[in-house]
Amino acid sequence: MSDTVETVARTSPAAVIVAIDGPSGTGKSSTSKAVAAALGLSYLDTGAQYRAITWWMLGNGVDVDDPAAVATAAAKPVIVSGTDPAAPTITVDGVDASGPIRTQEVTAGVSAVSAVPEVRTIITELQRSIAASAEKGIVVEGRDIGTTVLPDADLKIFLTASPEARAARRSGELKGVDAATTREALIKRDTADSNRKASPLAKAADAVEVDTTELTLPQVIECVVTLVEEKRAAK
Ligand SMILES: Nc1ncnc2c1ncn2[C@@H]1O[C@H](COP(=O)(O)OP(=O)(O)OP(=O)(O)O)[C@@H](O)[C@H]1O
Ligand SMILES: Nc1ccn([C@@H]2O[C@H](COP(=O)(O)O)[C@@H](O)[C@H]2O)c(=O)n1
Repeated sequence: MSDTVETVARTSPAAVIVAIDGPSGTGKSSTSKAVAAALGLSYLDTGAQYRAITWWMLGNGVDVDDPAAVATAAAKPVIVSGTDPAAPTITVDGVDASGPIRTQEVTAGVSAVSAVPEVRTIITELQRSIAASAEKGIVVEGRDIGTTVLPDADLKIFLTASPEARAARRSGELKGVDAATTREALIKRDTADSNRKASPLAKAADAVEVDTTELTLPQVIECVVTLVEEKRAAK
């Protein structure tokens, strides 16, 4: 029996598992949190976990561009994710990392760290155990949730949006950074995430693709809530 089959078998039969993947800035976090809150589900931000391990590497003198050094250190930090969609948390060795993991330094280093197979093995196992313990079900967002982490998820969504729309959204958050610079940084990270060998950013064959370019956030949330409710009704 595979890890994934065991994971699903341990989850209550009524629990619904939702995988939301897509490139940077497509609205995965905003949508996943709101959908989980609306439906009483847990929420897991897997990007925050890769950011957390990257933050630990940077703070502990590990060269994030040296895959062998990253692999050797990968099991050292203890990462804990809180899954309440109203107040998601992330700690590293018991320290709140929610602020530091959003710095430009971490954003610039995270694709290199997340490409290391030893890192992915540890984080994937953590993600599966969190999903298995979510009694009512969970919305898990990332890059490889539908393809690798939870291939038996009840519903898989792949969010997309044009690079221009994504850059405009991110520039609204990053005061003082122009849209062109933001667009280039997004494309660079997506290219690295899509082209790595280990579990790249990809749409699962059975995922529903939602192009959010022309949709407001409430419209995307409504669309995904409807899809989850349909799956729940059919369970
Ligand atoms: N449909 C939308 N219309 C307008 N703004 C949106 C939409 N969806 C998300 N946003 C905004 O875009 C920004 C990025 O959204 P969010 O963080 O949810 O994306 P993400 O896919 O999780 O990004 P990343 O992978 O980089 O973490 C946020 O400021 C969010 O409020
Ligand atoms: N399932 C995942 C999720 C994320 N990553 C890597 O983490 C980076 C940060 O993700 P954000 O969602 O916080 O922007 C992302 O660029 C990937 O390198 C991943 O590999 N797999």
